[in-house]
Amino acid sequence: MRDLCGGEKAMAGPRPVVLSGPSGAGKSTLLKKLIKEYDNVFGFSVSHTTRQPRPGEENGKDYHYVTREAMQMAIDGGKFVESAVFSGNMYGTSKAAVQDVQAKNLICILDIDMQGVRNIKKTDLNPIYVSIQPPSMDILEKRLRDRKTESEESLQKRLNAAHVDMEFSKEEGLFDVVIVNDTLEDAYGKLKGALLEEINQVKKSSMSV
Ligand SMILES: Nc1nc2c(ncn2[C@@H]2O[C@H](COP(=O)(O)OP(=O)(O)O)[C@@H](O)[C@H]2O)c(=O)[nH]1
Ligand SMILES: Nc1ncnc2c1ncn2[C@@H]1O[C@H](COP(=O)(O)OP(=O)(O)O)[C@@H](O)[C@H]1O
Repeated sequence: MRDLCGGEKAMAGPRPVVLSGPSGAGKSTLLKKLIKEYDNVFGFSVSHTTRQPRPGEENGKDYHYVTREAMQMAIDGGKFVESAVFSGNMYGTSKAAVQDVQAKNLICILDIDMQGVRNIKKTDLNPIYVSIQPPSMDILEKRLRDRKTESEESLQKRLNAAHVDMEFSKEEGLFDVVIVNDTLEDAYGKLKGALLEEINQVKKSSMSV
């Protein structure tokens, strides 16, 4: 086991939540809904990335947008819990991103790809692993095209990765919950249901202080 804080034990508190699944499956949509409804329960782990910000995305809120050099230096300096290359860009969860949320006694939500899932499994973070899956490849492609954030090249890379991801999510014991995001309200209801125990625990502990 690799300790999250370089030797110290991870801070006691609510269990983090990992959301993973193909690009376009609806992870950001679902997690934004969750944080909006329960802003005093959940906090987002803001990852670092070398990809360009999309219109509407904010530095420090959606991601920390950094250069490859800066990111590699921080990784080499041991500042990251995990990192991965996805579709030609670097992504990673810094220790600070997780600690910032946990220090507020909130449930830390990580939106990470499947390499991230594998690497987080080697740490002592002990999150609940949730896989968000699209109803079909065709629907995934339509949603990604309609989102209008990707070039044709980037879209094809995401669809290729999605094939692998959809197989990966079937691996026994990897995810605690697999949610198919068909209608948004149903998927959101299932996500809330899966996290209800943790939500109630955080609500209870924040009432007692
Ligand atoms: N391993 C890892 N993956 C990440 C991290 N942040 C984002 N990702 C994943 O990188 C992929 C691409 O993310 P993004 O460029 O925002 O595209 P989108 O998922 O299509 O909105 C997604 O699968 C994310 O879950 C991170 O810190 N670590
Ligand atoms: N259940 C759904 N039905 C229809 N469209 C959806 C649904 N969930 C998400 N979307 C849309 O699909 C696109 C991809 O969702 P997004 O949350 O960006 O995925 P991810 O974060 O997994 O890449 C977005 O344009 C979003 O508005």
